[in-house]
Amino acid sequence: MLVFPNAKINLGLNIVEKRVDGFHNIESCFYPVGWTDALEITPAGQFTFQSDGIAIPGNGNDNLCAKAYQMLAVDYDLPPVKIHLLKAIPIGAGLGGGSADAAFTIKALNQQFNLQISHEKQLSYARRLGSDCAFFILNKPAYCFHRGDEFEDVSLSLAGKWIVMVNPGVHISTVEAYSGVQAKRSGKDLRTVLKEPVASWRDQIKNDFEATLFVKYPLLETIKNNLYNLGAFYASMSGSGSTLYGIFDEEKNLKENFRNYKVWQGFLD
Ligand SMILES: C[C@](O)(CO)[C@H](O)COP(=O)(O)OP(=O)(O)OC[C@H]1O[C@@H](n2ccc(N)nc2=O)[C@H](O)[C@@H]1O
Ligand SMILES: Nc1ncnc2c1ncn2[C@@H]1O[C@H](COP(=O)(O)OP(=O)(O)OP(=O)(O)O)[C@@H](O)[C@H]1O
Repeated sequence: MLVFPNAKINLGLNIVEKRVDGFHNIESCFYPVGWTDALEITPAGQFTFQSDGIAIPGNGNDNLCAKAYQMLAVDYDLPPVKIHLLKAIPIGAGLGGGSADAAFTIKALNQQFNLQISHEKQLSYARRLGSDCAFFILNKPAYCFHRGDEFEDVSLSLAGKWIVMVNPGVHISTVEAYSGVQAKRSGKDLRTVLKEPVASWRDQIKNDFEATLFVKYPLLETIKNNLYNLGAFYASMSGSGSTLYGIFDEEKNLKENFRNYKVWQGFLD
């Protein structure tokens, strides 16, 4: 079975409080985007994991795809498979690429081997692999809270809007990013602001990681400002960085403007 795990962006990200387990409660809106990896799962004589494309730190057994398979193999009678991942979503980029791979492995194994795992149970398996992972089980725009692994439907649609995503190749670890911020509840509820005209988002929807990471990596702020100067109605860093995105009313080819970086652009669904 061949599937295409996609990235996400965060529209707003408020780090609300530090929890006793060391994680943070957050509030954000996750939105799926069309930057994808390719993941193929085929029955085989023994379990193997192989990846091509962007090099992934760690060995094959550390890969979230392998972890997802091993986790399900404890509870279900799974045959051995060969997993082949073509990695295209930048890593350490705030796009949740590894989490998407893990969630799509769960979904693909469930479908391919007719495991009949309910959505609720798939969500709870995904949560065991990472906070971002659960989002990709349902993979639709959602307001998220707690560790970023609980969801509420949002009526928001950006379908037909054009997004330009710029990854400058700075690798930011999630742990590093969280360790630099002071948690604080934001004033206005993100769900309310998202319902307001998009022109007001620029002043009201913030990513709490930006303040510290823009000081540490000034290039990130420069790219965000460029996206606004090029006509974005909203621009932000995604997740814990380092990818910046701009959302535009109309299609706009900005590959040349950011020719030194990885760029993905396309329409939102
Ligand atoms: C920044 C976001 O991408 C926003 O969507 C996520 O919060 C990160 O989620 P993730 O990459 O799936 O992170 P995990 O693999 O669960 O956790 C990695 C590390 O990030 C920190 N972490 C993560 C999520 C969270 N809500 N609070 C945290 O403090 C913890 O130090 C944790 O050990
Ligand atoms: N399939 C995979 N793809 C990418 N990284 C993986 C994968 N499996 C395990 N990892 C590990 O997870 C780490 C972070 O991966 P990922 O790309 O999801 O982070 P990210 O871009 O910071 O996303 P986010 O912070 O939004 O979750 C990598 O440094 C890598 O060691």
